[in-house]
Amino acid sequence: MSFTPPSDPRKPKVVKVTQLCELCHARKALIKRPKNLQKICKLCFFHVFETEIHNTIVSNKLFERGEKVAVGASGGKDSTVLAYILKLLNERHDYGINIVLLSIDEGIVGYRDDSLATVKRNQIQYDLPLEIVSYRDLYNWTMDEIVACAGIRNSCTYCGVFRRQALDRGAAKLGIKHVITGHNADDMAETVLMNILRGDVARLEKSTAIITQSSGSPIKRSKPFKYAYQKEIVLYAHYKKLDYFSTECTYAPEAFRGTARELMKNLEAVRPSCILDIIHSGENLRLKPKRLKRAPPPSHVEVRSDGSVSIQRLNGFVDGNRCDRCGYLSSNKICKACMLLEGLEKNRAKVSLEKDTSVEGAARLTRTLEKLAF
Ligand SMILES: Nc1ncnc2c1ncn2[C@@H]1O[C@H](COP(=O)(O)OP(=O)(O)OP(=O)(O)O)[C@@H](O)[C@H]1O
Repeated sequence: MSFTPPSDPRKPKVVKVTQLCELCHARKALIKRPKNLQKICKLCFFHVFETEIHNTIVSNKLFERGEKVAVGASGGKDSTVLAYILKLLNERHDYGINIVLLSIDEGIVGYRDDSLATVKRNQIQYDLPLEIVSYRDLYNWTMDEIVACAGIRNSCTYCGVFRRQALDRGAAKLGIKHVITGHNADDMAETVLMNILRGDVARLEKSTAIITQSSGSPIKRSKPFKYAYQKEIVLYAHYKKLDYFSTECTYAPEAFRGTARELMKNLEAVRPSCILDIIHSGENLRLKPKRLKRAPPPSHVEVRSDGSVSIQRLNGFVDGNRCDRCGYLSSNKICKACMLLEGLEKNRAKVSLEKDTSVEGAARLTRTLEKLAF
């Protein structure tokens, strides 16, 4: 079978169609919907796209009246359209939610600083409050420093772990218990494919959930764009003339995700519905029930003021517990972010040691060794 190379999703394809819109039969069709190849006019496209997002929100009961919701705002196409559309639907359908933009500054010069400038403009355009939390403040490292120290190969691992925690911490700071992100149908189908190809059954089970929440965590996450095609999000942003940042991250995307993405794009070119089909397959997979390990009786249960629970067992830690070092929720004694930070600190010490040795010789090396505490 020969595959057609994928087109660049960031460049919306405007199809010249000379017939009338298949929905209103009144205006000229301007767009061929990537999702179902329907030829429709601009206004009908806005209407169907917004209605589908509204239906996803309502049928999954994503929001409660009076709820404060943080939109993870990166300045990219997905989260910009998400912030715009959520504000619009909140007003149109009276969800009664309070929307805040929450941005994480990972410290990537020439990428995140520019995209944050976009978020700051969006804040004014959409008249929404904005909170920015930085890796520098939380971890005393920027992604640029991490890559300089640990190399580019695992940059997505560091960034993913730190960003997840940073979004939670930012939300907690604002008293918000619901973070929504712009993950779209393409992202979700890619994740399902990746987990199948890696045989990662534990992740496969969770990969199609629209709402996720770690046990014990007061903060839930949801993905209102779960069924929205990336190409349609780009078309929407294009025709609505939204102000978004379209440069890819300076650091290479996770290698295997890149391969899954390429595979998805090739499949989509042959069969556009395959993105939704993969998500539906993931949703309907019935996995063999896990054999539960019998846990020892809890030795101490503490319910905190934020509603989370700490269960300390005699022989270890479980979900709902807190990291011994930073106090963040963790199912291990030390959370993933602190483990990564420990590795980085050791590496930083090694790097500075190597630099010092070559520059100033043995006396400096002895002094540095005395200061090191591994
Ligand atoms: N620095 C950040 N600050 C806040 N939220 C973020 C940040 N990076 C990513 N997110 C959230 O996670 C979602 C998925 O992020 P991902 O890195 O996959 O980017 P993306 O698919 O290019 O999305 P976008 O177009 O919104 O940048 C984003 O839509 C956004 O909601």
